[in-house]
This record gives sequence, structure tokens and C-alpha cells, in this order.
Amino acid sequence: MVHHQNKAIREGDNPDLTAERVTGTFDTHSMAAQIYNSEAHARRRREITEIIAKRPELHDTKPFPFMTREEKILESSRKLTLITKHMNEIIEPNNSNEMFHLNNEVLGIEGHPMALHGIMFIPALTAQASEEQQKKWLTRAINREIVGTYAQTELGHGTNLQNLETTATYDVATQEFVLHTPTITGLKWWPGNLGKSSNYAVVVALMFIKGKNYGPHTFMVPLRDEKTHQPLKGITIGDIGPKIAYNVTDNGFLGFDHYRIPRTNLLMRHTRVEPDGTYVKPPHAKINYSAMVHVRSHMITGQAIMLSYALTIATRYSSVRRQGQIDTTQPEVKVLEYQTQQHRLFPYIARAYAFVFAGAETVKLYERVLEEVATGNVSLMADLHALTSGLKSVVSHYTAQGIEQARMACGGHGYSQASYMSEIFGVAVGGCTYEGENMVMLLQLARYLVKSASLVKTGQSSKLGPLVAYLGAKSDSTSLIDRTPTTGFAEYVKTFQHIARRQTLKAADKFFGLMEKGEKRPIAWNKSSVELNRASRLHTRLYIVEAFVRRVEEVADPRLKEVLTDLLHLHVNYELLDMSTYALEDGFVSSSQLDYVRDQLYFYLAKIRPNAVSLVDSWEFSDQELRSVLGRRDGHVYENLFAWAKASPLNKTDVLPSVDKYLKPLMESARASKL
Ligand SMILES: CCCCCCCC/C=C\CCCCCCCCCC(=O)SCCNC(=O)CCNC(=O)[C@H](O)C(C)(C)COP(=O)(O)OP(=O)(O)OC[C@H]1O[C@@H](n2cnc3c(N)ncnc32)[C@H](O)[C@@H]1OP(=O)(O)O
Ligand SMILES: Cc1cc2nc3c(=O)[nH]c(=O)nc-3n(C[C@H](O)[C@H](O)[C@H](O)COP(=O)(O)OP(=O)(O)OC[C@H]3O[C@@H](n4cnc5c(N)ncnc54)[C@H](O)[C@@H]3O)c2cc1C
Repeated sequence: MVHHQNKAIREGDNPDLTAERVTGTFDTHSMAAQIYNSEAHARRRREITEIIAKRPELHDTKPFPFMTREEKILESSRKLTLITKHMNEIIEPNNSNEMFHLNNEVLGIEGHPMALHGIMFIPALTAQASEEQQKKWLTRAINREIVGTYAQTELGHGTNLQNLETTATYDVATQEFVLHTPTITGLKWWPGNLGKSSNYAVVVALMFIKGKNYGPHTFMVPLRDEKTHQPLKGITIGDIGPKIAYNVTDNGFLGFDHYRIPRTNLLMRHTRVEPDGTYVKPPHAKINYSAMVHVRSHMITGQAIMLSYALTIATRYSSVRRQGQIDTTQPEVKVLEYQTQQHRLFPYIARAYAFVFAGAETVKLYERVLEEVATGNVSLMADLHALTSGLKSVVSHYTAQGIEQARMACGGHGYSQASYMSEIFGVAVGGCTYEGENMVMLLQLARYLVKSASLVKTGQSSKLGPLVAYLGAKSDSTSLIDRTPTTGFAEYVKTFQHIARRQTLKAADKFFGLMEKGEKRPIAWNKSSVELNRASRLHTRLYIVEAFVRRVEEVADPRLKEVLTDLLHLHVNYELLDMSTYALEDGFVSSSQLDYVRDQLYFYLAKIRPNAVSLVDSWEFSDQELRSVLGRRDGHVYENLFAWAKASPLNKTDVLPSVDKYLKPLMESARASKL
């Protein structure tokens, strides 16, 4: 038996796909260890996949696209109950990475009845509830004795939290908060699993004490009777209806009618209200936004995984799909041979790797900040907020674009739900909106960049934090890409720094200039906001490149290092071409340098070609996790597409009731009228 570098090879696979795997130059298990940030976790993922493969009760009973929403929710609840019961036989207790993988394999990406429970409810209680409150609720939440969600967004307001309408008014006499929804637009709207599954929620409401508005605060609120699951008196609650995707998650609405909760249900780790109504303010005004920062930090990896699902499907399929000839004397080629197909897919493969490396750094920073905040040190909160605001926006934007490219790369079959592309796209693109609409979050980063620009302009560059230190540096007069014998990544990084610095300082100049001309600050801000968001994007893309460079520098295995270096070359050249307007407009990069960059791009497309399938295989998604006929590991696409179509509910009978009822009579009457 030959041992190949690509560990996905099996006997009996489509030979076209096997041929791709044989050319792989690196060990895909080792690459998985890079992707999942540790050899141990990559191994555990494989072990968990194997355990699940041997337990048919954890498999889908039929393809998701053939189920109604109700069936999907029922099926998801069945499997959720099983994995909750048997969790300790499958994953290490309380290992959130393993839990994430288990969920993706068994429950899939369309959500499940406890999605928000793990992603936001528990993190909110962990970060914001006092020790005493945690004893009361957190243990019960972890044990799944209660199911919760995070209810912040309302019908009328999601972005502007200061203008939420739900109020929590403190009643000193009874030591209770009275939750109230004064209008239709004040209904909570969107919280995942609120509609039908949760019996508790961390609710965000404007807190009023003795007539004074203290702004948004978080409260632990019982919603449903723990025994009957009926809504409690004073609560109006339900599902908001089907969405583009994520339809196994019951996003919900919620209204309060003068609904009372004890004072001690205000989450009081950092903020307190004493029985007499005295308010004790937190060490940082936005400390209770932590559940949002938790998701923003983790969703970078989540988005990279979605992008990689689509790329795995498209790259494998492109290796078995033959269409047309390049040399007319030769047989039809795999569509992956076309340069246009490579150009469509490979730069996104590079981006997916870049995103997962940036995501790992973000989670590390998040965990550090979480620990520091727990001890009262809030000094890094602003940096983390700026970083995650930019990353969640840039990564979700390019992820959605990449998935759409991958779908189109699959031709007509990409449009069939057998490919699963539409669901992957629908789920991923939600990330452009949830946890802060992308434009809004880019503007949050822009505030940080403008403050940093102001330090540069006032000669205080030494006070710049590490993430923005480059803003205080001086650029060379032109980029040295292709002008030095060894154009390494450092020249590219310098070029990206120049582009981001110039745009940031220019946008800040515009903003400050408008104010000097007499515009009020918010008006000047609005009139500069497109330019400011451009700066935020360029700054974030620079960060992503730097994270990629840092990772490649760390890799010791020469085979991995070589292919990751190729990917990084592809990435920096593609990114530079994509933002070439900024590079050309002040002559920092010349058009002849861009020709070099273009040549480099084509060179690396060709160099990556033999490793393309191995690069996507390295994500080690099982067929159960991918849920795509086109993306099957074995490459046997056509026979399985036919089987899939035959299994369509419409094919249960040869003649549909709609034909009997309408089409047959219509045709019969048409025929009769001809007689
Ligand atoms: C592998 C491990 C497993 C882990 C599991 C996780 C897996 C994750 C993977 C995939 C994820 C899939 C999950 C899918 C589920 C979907 C869940 C979606 C849930 C939601 O959408 S919840 C609702 C989210 N809502 C929002 O995000 C609203 C957006 N709006 C805001 O955040 C704020 O309103 C605002 C930030 C825009 C403005 O706030 P506001 O209070 O009005 O601000 P100002 O008073 O103007 O002050 C601005 C000032 O504050 C600073 N600041 C703001 N936020 C923070 C913060 N969080 N931290 C620190 N500082 C903050 C800001 O920088 C300004 O500072 P300045 O004045 O400039 O100094
Ligand atoms: C799949 C999904 C799951 C969700 N889950 C939850 C959940 O579990 N819990 C929860 O509480 N919420 C949840 N949400 C709600 C989500 O967080 C909000 O929809 C999101 O924060 C955007 O707010 P919005 O809908 O008010 O958009 P809006 O703010 O109304 O955005 C509309 C447009 O206005 C622009 N805009 C708004 N304000 C500004 C500004 N200041 N400057 C410039 N442009 C601006 C935006 O850029 C956008 O183009 C979910 C949403 C989705 C799609």
C-alpha cells in the first residue's frame, strides 16, 4: 500500500480526483494541524468524525433540502437530545472547539434549538453575571436544565442600542425591575431560538432609575414556564418566520407588558443597582457588550470554515467535471485546468487560510482580554473592539463573495440544492448583518483609526498601540516590489502599510478639515464616512496579510512551509491588484510594477494547481459535515446526483395531485374545445 501525502485517498474513488490527490506535495493531516491551530485538535476532529460515522442515529435521516422547516426542527431536536445525552462519550467535557465540530457534523450549519444558548447566553452569563448569579443560573444553563438566548435587537432598532425602546424601570418599593415594550417597534425581533425553544433570555433594555436613563443593560429574564413551556403572563413571544437560510433556528419576537423581575436579575458582575436604587457604574461603559465581542471574535474562524466548505465543494467538483478542450487534439479537460477557474477559486483558498490564521490570533487576544477584564483591567477592550469590528466586516464580506464565486464555478449544478451552496451562502452572508451591520462596524474601527491619526498628526506617534504603530512610520518614496533582487513579503507588507496609512490619514484629514470649516462633528463624520470605511477595510486587510506572514514564518515543516508560502504569494499579489487604485494614485506603485504583480499572480496560480485539492482536503470536512453531492470526498458526483434527484419528494409518485386536479382537466378541456 502506497502512503500518500494526501490522507483523503481511498480505493474506488473517482480516478480524476485521486490523480489530483496523488500530486499533493504535503501531508494533509499536518496542514489540518495548522488550520485547526494544534495537532491535538486536528486529531480529535478526525476521531470525533469517526465516532459519528459509526453511529447511524447521529446521521441525517434524509437530505436537508427535502425536509420542511418543521421536519428540520424536529430532526435537529432529536439529534441535539442524543448528542447532549452522549456528549461525554464523543467529546472532552466543556471543550468548546470539540463541541463546535460535533455540532457542525451532526446538526449542521442551519442552526439548532440551542444555538444561541452556547454562542451567546452562556458567554453573557459567564462574563456579566456575578458569582452569586452564576451559581444560580450558569450551572443550570451548562447542564441544559434551562435554555436561553440573547435578546437585544428590536423591530425598530438593531444598530443604535441607545435608542432601544424596551425599558427596565426600577421600582424601589418592590425592589423589582418592570420590563415593558411600549410600541410595536420596541418588540425584540431576531434573537435566535427565542421564538419557540428558549425559556430564558439575557435581555438588553434601557434601565431607568428614578426617571434617569442609564442606557442599555442586561437582565436575566424567565420567558416560559419551566414545566409547561407556556409563555409566562405578561410575555408575548413567537417565531419571526422563514429567512434566507438558518431556518432550523427559531429567530423570535418578544414583547413585555409591565413584566416584573427581581432587582437581582440585573446582571451584576460589573454594574450594580442597590436596593435603594443607587447605581454603581462599571469600569468600562461598554463592558456589557461582551457577548457580542465573543461572537465577533469567534465568527472569523466560523466564516473561514463556511468559505472553505464552498471551496472544497467547488475544487473537488472542478477536478471531476470535464468540459471543453484547451488543446483541440486532446480529450475534454477538467474545468480546473482553465486559468479563469483557478483565478476564481485559488485566491479564495488563500483568503480562507488567511482568515483562519487571523481568526486564531483574534481568539487568543479575546481570551486574554476576557481574563484581564475579569480582574478589572479593561485597557485592551478598545483594541479588541476595533480589531474584531474590522475583521468581522471584511472577512464576512469576502466570505460571501468567495462562496458565490465557488457556486458559479460549479456551473448549473451549483444552482441545485444538491450542491448545498445556497444554504452555505445564506448562512455565511448572515454574518455581514448579525453582530453589527458591516458598514456600522467598519465605522467603529474608523473611530479608533481617526484617534490614532490624530496622535500621528500631533507628533505623538510613540503613543500608538501595536496594531496601528505603522501609521506613525514614514513610507519609502516608492514601493520596492520588483526593484530589489529578493522581493520578499516585507516589501508587500510595506506597500500595504503605505496604502492603509495614506488612506487613513487622508480620510482623517477630510474629517478634521470639514470640522475646521465649521461642520459639526457628526455631520463631518457622515460626510467622510465612505473614505473612513475605506481606511478601515485597508487597515484590516493589512492585518490579515500580516497574520498570514506571521503564521508562515512559524511553520517548521518544509513541505508545509513551501505550499503556504506559495499561497501567501498568491494572496499578496491578488490583494495588491485588487486594491491597485490606491497604490497607483500617488505613484507608490507603477503600472510596470503591477505588471510584475500580475505575472506573479499567474505564476502562483499554476504553481498551486497540483496542490489545489490537497489544500481543500486539509480542512478535513467529512461528507456528513459538507452535505453536498458535488463536494463528496470520493468524487462520484453524477450517479449520486441522479440518486438525489430520484429521492426528491416530488418523485414519490409519477402523477402529482396538482396534475390530477388542474393540469389534466385543463388539457382535457383544451382538447375537448378543439373537437
Ligand atoms: C470554536 C469555538 C466555539 C465558539 C463558538 C462560537 C462560534 C462562532 C462561529 C460562528 C458564529 C455563528 C453564530 C451565528 C449566530 C448569530 C448570532 C447573532 C447575534 C446578534 O446579532 S446579537 C445583536 C448584535 N448587535 C449588534 O452587534 C449591534 C451593533 N451595535 C453596537 O454594537 C453598538 O450600538 C455600537 C458599537 C455601534 C455603538 O454603541 P453605543 O453604545 O451606541 O456607542 P457610543 O455610545 O456611540 O460609544 C462608542 C464608543 O464605545 C466604544 N465601544 C463600543 N462597543 C465597544 C466594545 N464592545 N468594547 C469596547 N468599546 C466599545 C467605541 O469604540 C466608541 O469608543 P470611542 O468613543 O470612540 O472611544
Ligand atoms: C441571522 C441573524 C441572526 C441574528 N441573531 C440575533 C440574536 O440572536 N440576537 C439579537 O439581539 N439580534 C440578532 N440579530 C439582529 C442583528 O444583530 C441586527 O439585525 C444587526 O445588528 C443590524 O441591525 P439592524 O437590523 O437594525 O440594521 P440597520 O441598522 O437598520 O441597518 C440598515 C442600514 O442602515 C445602515 N446604518 C445603520 N446605522 C448606521 C450608522 N450609524 N451609520 C451608517 N450606516 C448606518 C446600515 O449600514 C445598513 O445599511 C440577528 C440578525 C440576523 C440576520
